[in-house]
Formats: sequence, structure tokens, C-alpha cells
Amino acid sequence: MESNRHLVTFTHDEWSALAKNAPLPLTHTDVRHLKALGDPIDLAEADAIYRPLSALLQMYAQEIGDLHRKTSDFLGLREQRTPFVIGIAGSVAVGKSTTARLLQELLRRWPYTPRVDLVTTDGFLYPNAVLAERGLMDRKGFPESYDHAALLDFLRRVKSGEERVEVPRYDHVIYDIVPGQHQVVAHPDILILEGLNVLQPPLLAAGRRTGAGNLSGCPAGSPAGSPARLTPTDPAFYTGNLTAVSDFFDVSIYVDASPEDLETWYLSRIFKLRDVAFNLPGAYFHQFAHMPDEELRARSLEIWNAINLPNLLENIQPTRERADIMLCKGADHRVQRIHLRKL
Ligand SMILES: Nc1ncnc2c1ncn2[C@@H]1O[C@H](COP(=O)(O)OP(=O)(O)O)[C@@H](O)[C@H]1O
Ligand SMILES: CC(C)(COP(=O)(O)O)[C@@H](O)C(=O)NCCC(=O)O
Repeated sequence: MESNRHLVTFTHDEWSALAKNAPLPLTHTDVRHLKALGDPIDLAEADAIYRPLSALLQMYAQEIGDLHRKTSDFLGLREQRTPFVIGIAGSVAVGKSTTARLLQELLRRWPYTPRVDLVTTDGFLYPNAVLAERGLMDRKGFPESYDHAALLDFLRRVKSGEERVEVPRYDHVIYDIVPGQHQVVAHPDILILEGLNVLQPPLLAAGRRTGAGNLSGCPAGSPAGSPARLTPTDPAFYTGNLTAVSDFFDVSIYVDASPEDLETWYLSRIFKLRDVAFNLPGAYFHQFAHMPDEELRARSLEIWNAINLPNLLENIQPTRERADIMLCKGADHRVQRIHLRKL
């Protein structure tokens, strides 16, 4: 184990050695549940890396719960504990959703946190019609493609202990928000919020809101659709709502990998999707369904290089050091190093 000024770093083997002492070994039922997720995750890796991680997160959740109880007693309040919120950030195709589903399954096994909800920030993307009107269809996943105010409002409501909060639903097949459909978050013990930009600092988010004239934080009179990019020398850059999504996190995780591996994983996911999803009714990428391999590879590379890679380099990767926990993956998806920010 290595320690520098503010991080403690574990190799795969050092971290997996913790698995021996981590409570709640996997039972046959747990293994069945993990397999049922349908993810290609190696069960040995789940046991060696993600199970000890879930034990650590669980410990944080319990300690924060205790602190809440003591604070309530001290203040003479009778308030219920609010959900413990875990943020998971990282590039497109790094494995955020897979990690989040796995942690959800592992965390629910604990008696203290049986109810674990998982929300992805894609539900807060503007519908395609709005993105198209604002000229942002090729900026999907960039900070300005999200309804940042709605996302903050959702987190505020969850963290104020509301019993029922609705989240709009995004469908990757139709590549759009599904009108009228919602996921309900009903005061879970833990909420996992997973998305590209969940560690964005507020200033950056405020400065990047190009043409999103109806968002709080935008200069009054900025017409919708106008690419009025603010810079830090513009006083308007500093006005508005400077709350960050991560202000509502109890703990945050960044999943990291090299851009080369990410590109490979992105392409292989597109090939998997061609076989299962692009033929479905309403599929946005239906023209990909019967594309010859070489053409599909070239089109997917275009999307990667035009949208997802620039977003990673400009917006996502710079937020990496804001995370409390960083998981660094190698080409085979195995976690090679874990960095923990010192408490
Ligand atoms: N631990 C893992 N082992 C093997 N494959 C994985 C693992 N995590 C993710 N993948 C694969 O990598 C691709 C991207 O993962 P996904 O969770 O969809 O990424 P994201 O949500 O970050 O876009 C998917 O094809 C997924 O099956
Ligand atoms: C939907 C996404 C923006 C991810 O959203 P997130 O849940 O991280 O907020 C991303 O998967 C995406 O579709 N990006 C656009 C470019 C592309 O089609 O790959």
C-alpha cells in the first residue's frame, strides 16, 4: 500500500487481500443474484474488489447514520435519516452502469441498507427535440445537454427526506427521454447516482451553459439556441446557482480507464447492441442494425471521436481528483489500482 499527501493507493492484490476479512462473504443466493444482472463481470473480481468496496461504503453509511442520529438528538429534532447518496462518475463505456448495478446488489445484502435505489443522470438529459432546437444533438452527454436545475432539484428533494420523488426515464434504444414515464425514488437507505458529469464543479457547469436560456445561472436575455459561451472574465459567469450535484453526495467514486481501452469498450458495446437492440421497434440507430462490420466500426469511431472522447477530455477526466474513491481499470476491465482520498 502506498500513501502520498492526500491519497492511499492499493494494488489489486492488496485490495483483494481485504476480502478475506470483509464481512458477508457471497452466498449461493448472492451469486445467483449477481449472475441475474446479466453483466459480463467476473465473479472472482466481484468478490475480491467490489465486495470489500461495498463493506467500506456500508461502513460510511452506518457512520453517517450515527452522526445524523447524534446531531438530531443534540438539536432536539425528530427527523428521519435521509438517504445516503453515492455518486459514480466516469467516461461513456467505462463501466459505470455495470459497477453501479453490482454495488446496488452487494449493498442491499446488508441489514442496515436493504433498500438501494439506482438512478442514472441520463433521465435529466433534455429531450432530443430540445437538444435539436438548441443545436446540441452532437453534444449529448456534455454538461449543457442536461437539465442541471432539475437534477439539483431531484437531489434536494431526496436529501430533504421526501417519500416519493420522480425521475424522468431515458431509453437508450430510442435515444431519447420517454414521454410520461418516470422512475420513482421512495426514500431508499442508499441512492446511487451514476453519470458522466456528476463530479462537475458548479462554476464549470455555469460557464458551459451555452444557449440554455431558461436555466437558472444563465444571463438574463440569453436567447435559447444562441451559443453565448461565457468565460471567467465575464461577470455573468459568476452569477446564478453555483450548487454542484456532488454537494449532495456522501461519497463519490470515479471509474477510470485509458482512452484507448475506453474506445475499444465503446466499439464492442455498439457491436453487442447491434445484435440485441438496434433492430427493436423505434430504435434510433436502426440504420446500424444491418451495417457491415467495417462501416459500423467507422460510424461508431466517428461518434466516439466527435462526442464522447472530447467530452471525456474536456469535462469528465478533469473532475477525477474530486472523487473520494478512484477505481483504475486495465484493458481486461479488472481494477488494477484503488485510490482512496484520506479522511
Ligand atoms: N467489470 C466488467 N467486466 C467485463 N465487462 C464489463 C465490466 N464493466 C463493464 N463492462 C462492459 O463494458 C461496456 C461498458 O460498460 P457500461 O457499464 O455500459 O458503461 P457506462 O455505463 O460507463 O457507459 C459494456 O459492454 C459492459 O458489458
Ligand atoms: C446517454 C449518455 C449521454 C450517458 O448519459 P449519463 O447516464 O451518463 O448521464 C451517453 O451514453 C450517450 O448516449 N452519449 C451520446 C453519444 C453516443 O451516442 O455515444
